[in-house]
This record gives sequence, C-alpha cells and structure tokens, in this order.
Amino acid sequence: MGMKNHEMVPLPLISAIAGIHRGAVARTLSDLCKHKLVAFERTKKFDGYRLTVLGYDFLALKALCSREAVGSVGNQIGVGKESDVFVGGDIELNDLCLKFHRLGRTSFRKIKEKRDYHKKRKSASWLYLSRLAAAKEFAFLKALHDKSFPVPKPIDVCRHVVVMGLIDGKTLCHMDHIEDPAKLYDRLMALIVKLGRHGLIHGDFNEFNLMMLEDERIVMIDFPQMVSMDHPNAEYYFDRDVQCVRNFIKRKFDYESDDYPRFHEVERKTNLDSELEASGFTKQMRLDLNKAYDEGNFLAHCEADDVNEGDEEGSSGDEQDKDRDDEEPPENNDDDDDESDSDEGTIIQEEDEDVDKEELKQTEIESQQQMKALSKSERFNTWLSTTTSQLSDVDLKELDGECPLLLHPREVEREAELRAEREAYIRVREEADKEEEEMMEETGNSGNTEKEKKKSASKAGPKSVTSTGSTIIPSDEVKRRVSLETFRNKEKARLKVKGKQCAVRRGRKENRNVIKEYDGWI
Ligand SMILES: Nc1ncnc2c1ncn2[C@@H]1O[C@H](COP(=O)(O)OP(=O)(O)OP(=O)(O)O)[C@@H](O)[C@H]1O
Repeated sequence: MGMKNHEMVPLPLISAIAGIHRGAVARTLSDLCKHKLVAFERTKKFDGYRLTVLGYDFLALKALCSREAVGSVGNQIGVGKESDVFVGGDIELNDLCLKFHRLGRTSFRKIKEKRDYHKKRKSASWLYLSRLAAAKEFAFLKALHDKSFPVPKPIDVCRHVVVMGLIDGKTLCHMDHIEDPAKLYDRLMALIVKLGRHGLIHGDFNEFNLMMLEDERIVMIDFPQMVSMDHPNAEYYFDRDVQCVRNFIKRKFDYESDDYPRFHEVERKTNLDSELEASGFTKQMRLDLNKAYDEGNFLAHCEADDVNEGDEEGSSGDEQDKDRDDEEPPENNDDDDDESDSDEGTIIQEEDEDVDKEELKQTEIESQQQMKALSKSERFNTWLSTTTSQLSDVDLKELDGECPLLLHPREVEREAELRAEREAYIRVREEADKEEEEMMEETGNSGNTEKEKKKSASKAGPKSVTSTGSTIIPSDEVKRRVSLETFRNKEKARLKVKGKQCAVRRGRKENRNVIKEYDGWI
C-alpha cells in the first residue's frame, strides 16, 4: 500500500498502515529483509523500505493460495523478455502454469537512478505495469477461451501473476520437423482469420508465441500486443502477422504458398473489444500498456498521468470489481482516495490551528478587558487603599510575643527539630555566660548596676573580645575566652556531622539488629 505513492516507504508509515507499534514492525521488516522480500534503502534525504520483486511474488502467491487457486509451485519452465514462467499445481495437484509478469523490470534500474521519493505512481511503475500486463493477459485469455480459441485455460489472476492451464507441447521455434507443413500453414492462417473475424489482430504472431501439441494442434500462449481491427494501423499489423507465418514456414520447413489472407477480405462477425473491457482490462489500462510497448518506455504512461486523470477515475470501478479478493486496493482509485484523505487531513489541521489562534486571541482580549474593568472599579480601589493603610497601622512590636504564630508551621517544626541538637551547645554557652558574669562582678571595673552589666554582656555576646582603653582584660581571661570560642566552634561542627552520621548509623544499626533477630530463621 505504501509503495503506491512512495518509492521507499518510511517506517512510521508502515507502522501506521499495519497498525502495529514501530518496534514490532521494525523487527518484522528486518526478518523480511533477511528473506529478501523487502529491501531497506538509505539515500541522502530519505530512509525507507521497498517491496522487492520476490516480495511482490509472495504477496500474489499468498492471495492465490488463500483462494485455493494455487497449491504448489514447481520448476521454472520458461523465461520471457518480461516474464518468468513456472509450473505449478492446484490444491488437488493438477498441473498449472504460473506466469509472473516482470514488465518494467529492466527499466526499474533506470528509475532507481533518478529516484523520486514521493510522486504519484511513478515510483512503483514496475508494480503497476506488471499488474496491467497480467490483467490484460488474463482478460484476453478468458475472452478467447470463451470463444473457443486455442489458448491455455484461464484459471486466476492476482497482482502480476496469471494462473493458466499448462500446455504439454513445444513452442514452434523448437520444432525441427513436422509431418505436414502445408497443414500447419493452413492452421496458422485460419487462426489469423478467425481472430480477425472477432475483431482482433494478434500483432506478434510468431513461432515464440505459439505452441504445438503432440497431435500437431496449435495453441497461442502469448498475445501481448493484440490490437483491434479498428486500430488505425490494423492492416499493417494484420499483414505483418501473415508475412511472419509465411517466412517461418518457408525458412524452417521449406514450404511456400500464394494463398494467404488479405485484410480487406476478412469479414468481421463479432467485436471482442467490448467483452474485453467488461472483463476488467479497462480502456485506460490498455492505453497505459500500449504506450509503454509503443514507445519502449515503461514510464510513458506516467507522463500522460495528468491528461488521463479523468479517464482513470472512470475506470477504477471495474478494477475494484476484479480485485475484490485482493488485499491490495485498486491503484487508481486508492491513489485518488489517498490524496483526498491527505488533503482532508491538512485542511483539518489547518482549521485546528486557526481555531487555536482565535481562541488565544479571544482569551487575551477578555483578560485585558477584565484588567481594565478592575482598575476602573471604584469598589476595588477603595478596598485596596483601606487594606494598605490598615496593614501599615499594625504595630509589629506588639506581636513580638506572638512571633511563633507568625512563623510558618514548617519553620516551627524545624525549630523543634533543631532544639534537641542545639541543647548541648546552649548549655555550654549558658555556663560560659555565667562564668563571665561572675568574673565581671569580681573585677568590678564598671560602676554599672547588675542589670546594666547583664545587658551589656548580652549585647556584646560571648563572641565579643573587643577591648577599649578603659577596659583591661587579663591575659588569662583572653586565653580562656579564645579556648572557649574554639571549643564552641568545634562543638558546632561536631554536632552538625553527628546529626547526619547518626541517622545513617542508626539506620545501619537497626538493619543489623533486624538481621541478627532473623538470623537462622530464614
Ligand atoms: N501455458 C503454458 N504452458 C506451458 N508452457 C508455457 C505456457 N506459457 C508459457 N510457457 C513457456 O514459457 C515461455 C515464455 O512464455 P511467454 O512467451 O508467454 O513469455 P513472454 O515473457 O511473453 O515471452 P516473450 O515476450 O519473450 O515472447 C514459453 O516459451 C513457453 O515455453
């Protein structure tokens, strides 16, 4: 499906199509790569997977097997310019002939050189053309078989594979000797005339496309360029077929005759063209295929895509009927659907973006309006000024005693947590203060009252060691204070570390205890 409009199908697209997660799809794809059913390709711009010829064969065979048209595949019995022919069997093991069309196989390499990542159908030209060739062959086989022409029995067609009856004979080019060349000559000419009466010209009536059975009956196995008797060059093609037979019989069996059919002598009875169209090989398919054959360019139909767009749409219905059991949706129809879908997708996306932008704009406008209204509102302004003045009137000093209430609950909690840790430090500090006080009393340096002394001590704090000219502190006292300060600092550090380590140690200890408790019980 991805290859309908991608030369290399990117992984996300495969995942989306398969409805499987990318990881799973990538794994599946790598398995398929190992079996050469898909190939991974990396170019400067894009990475992706492409279906290989073998992969396409497997898809067709899978569908044919599930339809029970094919039960087995055997040896290769023929190689044509644009096909591989295999012997096969149905589910009851009756012989079959499987013809895998490879149209565009040679030109595919050229396409690769001028690779285009995403262009309608050009990318999968070989798939499309091979499929057209198979559809055409099957349609002709069916129509001719129904009119009792000597052709293999048409059994089924899927993608690029035609399933038909196996002819137990030899191609005329391999015949070295025949009993009656005149009889063969007459049979071949009669066949050309019979085709003409049904409005058809083979167009490539040669020894490679004709087989001879044991009883010397002739079977047409290949008619890739069959044209209508209404074709502008019909007479040329008709005469060329006749001349081909004359040359072959003369060259190989040395038989010549002046009795041969002329184009204007052929009386047309029926018109197989219309029946062929009804059988699924549409006018557009014929145009595409003929263009490829006529111009020898397997991309010729792509160049005419734009011109033929309308016709294709008309023809898609027939194709859809034909491929009812086929997993792959009709090319033309789906291409159009895909495009319309993707277009729709973009439109929806664009619409969404527009809606988002509009919404944003609307909200912005609304909020601006609200702001304006609020600033204009007298009620709001009065409330704001009253509240501000009330706040400024509040005497924070009065609230000093209630300070804890102003603290955030988390801060109160932390205070409590830290208190236990700090207790030792506080105790030491209190002791030091006490000693200091006593010492101050003893020295009696200042005439301050006890209250004032306390105040000054608390103001200066234990850290203060400043001395003025009027204050004489003995050197012993200075030493003591310094050592006390050092002790305090050490204690602080020790307490901090102890707090952290304790928790860790406690945890470890608990664990050890738990292990000990359960030792021998496990
Ligand atoms: N129905 C069949 N039964 C038996 N053998 C067949 C049948 N169809 C084709 N073959 C064999 O396969 C060979 C190739 O088939 P065919 O001519 O249809 O292929 P092609 O690609 O159209 O070849 P080309 O274009 O070179 O003529 C034939 O020469 C013939 O030996």
